[in-house]
Amino acid sequence: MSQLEQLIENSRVNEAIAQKLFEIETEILSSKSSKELLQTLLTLIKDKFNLHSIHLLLVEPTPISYILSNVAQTDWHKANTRQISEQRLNLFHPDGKPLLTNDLSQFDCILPTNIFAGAKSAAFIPVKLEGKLFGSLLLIDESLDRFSPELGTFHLEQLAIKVSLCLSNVLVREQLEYMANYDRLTGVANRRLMEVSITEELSRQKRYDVPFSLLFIDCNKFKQINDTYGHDCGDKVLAYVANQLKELIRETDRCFRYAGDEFVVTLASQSYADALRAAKRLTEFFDNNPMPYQNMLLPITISCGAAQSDGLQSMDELIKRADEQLYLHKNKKLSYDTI
Ligand SMILES: Nc1nc2c(ncn2[C@@H]2O[C@H](COP(=O)(O)OP(=O)(O)OP(=O)(O)O)[C@@H](O)[C@H]2O)c(=O)[nH]1
Repeated sequence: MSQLEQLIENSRVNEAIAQKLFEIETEILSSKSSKELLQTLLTLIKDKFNLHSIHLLLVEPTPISYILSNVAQTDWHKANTRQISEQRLNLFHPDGKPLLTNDLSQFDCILPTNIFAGAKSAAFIPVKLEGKLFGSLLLIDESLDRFSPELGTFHLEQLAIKVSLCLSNVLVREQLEYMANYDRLTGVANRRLMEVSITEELSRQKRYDVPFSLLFIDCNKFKQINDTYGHDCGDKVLAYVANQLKELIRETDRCFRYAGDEFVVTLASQSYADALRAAKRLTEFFDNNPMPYQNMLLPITISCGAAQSDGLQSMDELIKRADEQLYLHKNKKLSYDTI
């Protein structure tokens, strides 16, 4: 091949790569979450460039640490993401640039060896957020030449920049969405999300003729806790109550912070009798489990009111009924068996 022919061939190859990267970028731009973005990105890169395998190495903690937590992990994320220390990640990208290698044995002590099973070369592409390295996209191939260290990394650098930018955008959107729907102090959903959720439950009830109930919950003598132990302690109590409530309810139930020391728990497909049983279980839990605080065990008690929707009342009426029952319970000390 003449020099000119070689140049034309190189430019053709480069154009084909650029076209594929453009297609990937266009696809990931429409991702609605960071989870979806990463899954789309890795699947597209692997398929379009016909790679042996692809992984995402992430340092802990990162703004997308939840991807590594068991709760949020889908099977796909379990198979394709790996946790790595910041120190080790920096070994791959000391200058913040992609790393190409066909000497995979050097990573035996750093990465799980099965990651490279059947592979001969690999490319590590740095992924940054607000300029800080937090992960590496690991592209793996069966051919020794595919990611040979002598090759240029222009396209991979472009990819790294675009992935970092797209991820930053989607994370900002996710954070705003989180702030609009979740309570910062307790981590449970806020009143705004509660209204959306109850509206959905009420229309589900109408459509499928299933029961729907809710609990209105208030911490007893909470002002006294603030006054005696301080506001910080009060904040801890609210977080404790919210976390315990979340743990104690069923998977299909949801807990919301309504206001101050008040919470609402929605009980999907549950009758009034079920709601009373839940109220009893929740109050008894707090009666029997004081909150560890400094060197003490702080007694925390709650009161609950229950209401079942009759399919006609509005959300506000339903909450009001549960709130009225709560005060009945709180003031007259009625047990849930006698209401
Ligand atoms: N620490 C803390 N206190 C809060 C927060 N939001 C509201 N509060 C306080 O919660 C207290 C609620 O007081 P009350 O409504 O009188 O409730 P209570 O003392 O539990 O009284 P009973 O319900 O009758 O037992 C008020 O003093 C609020 O200032 C918060 O985010 N953190």
